[in-house]
Amino acid sequence: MNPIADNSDRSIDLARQHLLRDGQVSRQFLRSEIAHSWQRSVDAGLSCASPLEPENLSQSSLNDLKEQHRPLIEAAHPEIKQLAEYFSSVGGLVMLADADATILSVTGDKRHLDSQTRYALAEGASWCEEIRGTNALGTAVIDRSAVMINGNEHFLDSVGYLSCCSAPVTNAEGEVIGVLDLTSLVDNQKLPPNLSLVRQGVRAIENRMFSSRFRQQVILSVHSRPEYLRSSWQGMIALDLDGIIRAANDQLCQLLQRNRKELTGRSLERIFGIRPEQLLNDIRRKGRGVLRGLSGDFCCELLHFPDNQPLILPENRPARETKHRKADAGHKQSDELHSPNKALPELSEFAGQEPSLIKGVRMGSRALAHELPVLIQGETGTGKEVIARALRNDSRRRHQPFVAVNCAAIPEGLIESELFGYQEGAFTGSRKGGMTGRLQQANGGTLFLDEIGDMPLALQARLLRVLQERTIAPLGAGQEIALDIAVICASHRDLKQRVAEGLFREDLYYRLNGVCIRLPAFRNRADKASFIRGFLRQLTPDGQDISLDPELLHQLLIYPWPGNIRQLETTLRVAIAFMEPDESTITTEHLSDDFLDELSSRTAGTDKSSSETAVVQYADITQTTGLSSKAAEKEYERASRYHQSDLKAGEEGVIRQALMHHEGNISASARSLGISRATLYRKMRQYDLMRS
Ligand SMILES: Nc1ncnc2c1ncn2[C@@H]1O[C@H](COP(=O)(O)OP(=O)(O)OP(=O)(O)O)[C@@H](O)[C@H]1O
Repeated sequence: MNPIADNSDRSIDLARQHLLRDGQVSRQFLRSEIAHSWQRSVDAGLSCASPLEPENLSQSSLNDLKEQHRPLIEAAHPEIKQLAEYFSSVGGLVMLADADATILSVTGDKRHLDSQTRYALAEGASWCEEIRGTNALGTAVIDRSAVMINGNEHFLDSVGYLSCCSAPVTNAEGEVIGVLDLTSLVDNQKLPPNLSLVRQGVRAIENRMFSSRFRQQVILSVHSRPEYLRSSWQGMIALDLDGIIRAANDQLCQLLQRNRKELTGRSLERIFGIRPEQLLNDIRRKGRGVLRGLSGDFCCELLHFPDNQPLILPENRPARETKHRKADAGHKQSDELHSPNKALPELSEFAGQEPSLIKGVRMGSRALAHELPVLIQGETGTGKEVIARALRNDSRRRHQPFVAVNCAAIPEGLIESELFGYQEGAFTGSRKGGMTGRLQQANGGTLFLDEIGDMPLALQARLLRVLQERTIAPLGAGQEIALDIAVICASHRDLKQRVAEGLFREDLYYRLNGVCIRLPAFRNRADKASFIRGFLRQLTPDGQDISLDPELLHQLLIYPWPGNIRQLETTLRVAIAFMEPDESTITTEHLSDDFLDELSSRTAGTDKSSSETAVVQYADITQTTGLSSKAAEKEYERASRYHQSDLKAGEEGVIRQALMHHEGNISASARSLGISRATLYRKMRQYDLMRS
């Protein structure tokens, strides 16, 4: 850096004086990126005293712009929320802009700004350099790199009291598609400018966009240092199933010191000298693989495997690979529930042998038949969307559209147009042909509102009106459209609790809650063993008979499954993929190291000679493990003795199963559980099992 251009107020003041006096940008007093930007500002005809003219888009053009940038806004939403949690409490702003530096969202505290700046730092305002001179948003776009513009480094005098950090967001092709910015007052002691925080936020946004764009590819996390794997600094590769590199992120190109063109479209083997099957096998065995690049070795881990695809197979299994590729060829993207080797279960299959589900699906079906709404509550991964689809497939609307909306995934500013839509010409710049809202798309069929508990309060009122009046008026439409839809809602949050906290409208809660189906957590299901068996059958690629090692089954039955069926599915998919062609039994050898660690830590302390009992029907064991009935009986005996900690982990399920096994006989159930009859009664009351 130039010794005089020390970034101090004094050197910048000197540069300003110089500019006013001679009309020249003096490079000796400024950091070089600031000097270049000042020069561009002068070339654009600006002067430091230029006013902060309003340059904001109309509301309608803003809506249109947001619509265009929906993927960026959605990917940035979690980062902005997280940054704003801290920043807004200490007087800062978090902003997202598009690649022209037009602000798409502003979150935070604007009280410390003067009224002009407040207006100029609003959604729809342009901060491109030609209009605003040197500023973080506009300069980051032009320089294609992260910048901090502090105080009077800003070209316009009127914003010299701000301190701003911005970094550009790029897509998988390396094009700038937006900018993330943190802004505060220069003298805000609680919030010193923090470029690395913005850079980190941008990496997280880019990685999220990369992951959601390449759902049909294998995604690997790559870095020369293992501690950076899975962090926002990771390199990412999206790999087609035949080992061709489809995309690479910026960090990967930097790590490998190669440009994107040298990587994309080439085979993994050509670049790194390793076949994808071999790499995945290494990852399975050691948790990580090694990629050998020109500039050294890189470790890598598996981030994502496409749901609907057969996993990359061990080297000597080409036939199966080909077969499944063909089966998948015409498969629709991203519809995880319609995977070729895992059909959507029918209602009875969904309920399995779990009493609460048998009752739940019956009630849900009846509710839909009587045009009543259905509310589904349950932890994440318990199958709320699966049951919603199965209920619809069982209803008279089975041939009509099923439209699913995840209310938590859509940013607040977009959810209204997403749900209600608008007509062409509703506002200047509105999309040609307008936009049909999701409610209207569902007309005649079924609307599934997932994570309804996260819907903003203002929209809850509008939804309530639609459900009461059964009509909808898209923005700009002259007339109302009649709506004939079945409504199914789901949430992992306790909606009653949300009502009590004032976060969910009570009237809407009662309107949606025609019938409430509570999906049990997987650990509490009474039919875990038979469910696992059925699931294995669904997931096995070509009808192969795959069984589970009894010892492993014991552990799976007592493991608490925090991710429920989703986690079980991933676990079994990985295990199946890592079986050799001549193997037919899944053992701990086939599990990922991560899951094995988790399994042993969560099921530690299991003492099979303990008097506490976990009842597992031996019929289930026979079918799940493929053992003869005699051997299965032995296994049943073994499985029937677990430590108290296991009983706690899935106590409700264990008690249910004991009662089912002993056909409701309290004495026999209590004996097998190793507890007194009084304790069993108490626990039955606790888990509301008296009636069933
Ligand atoms: N009964 C079932 N049979 C087969 N697969 C199931 C079943 N229930 C859930 N799954 C699988 O588990 C995964 C999660 O299911 P789903 O998305 O319906 O859960 P969810 O409760 O809606 O989760 P979230 O609250 O996180 O959205 C999916 O891959 C789905 O295929």
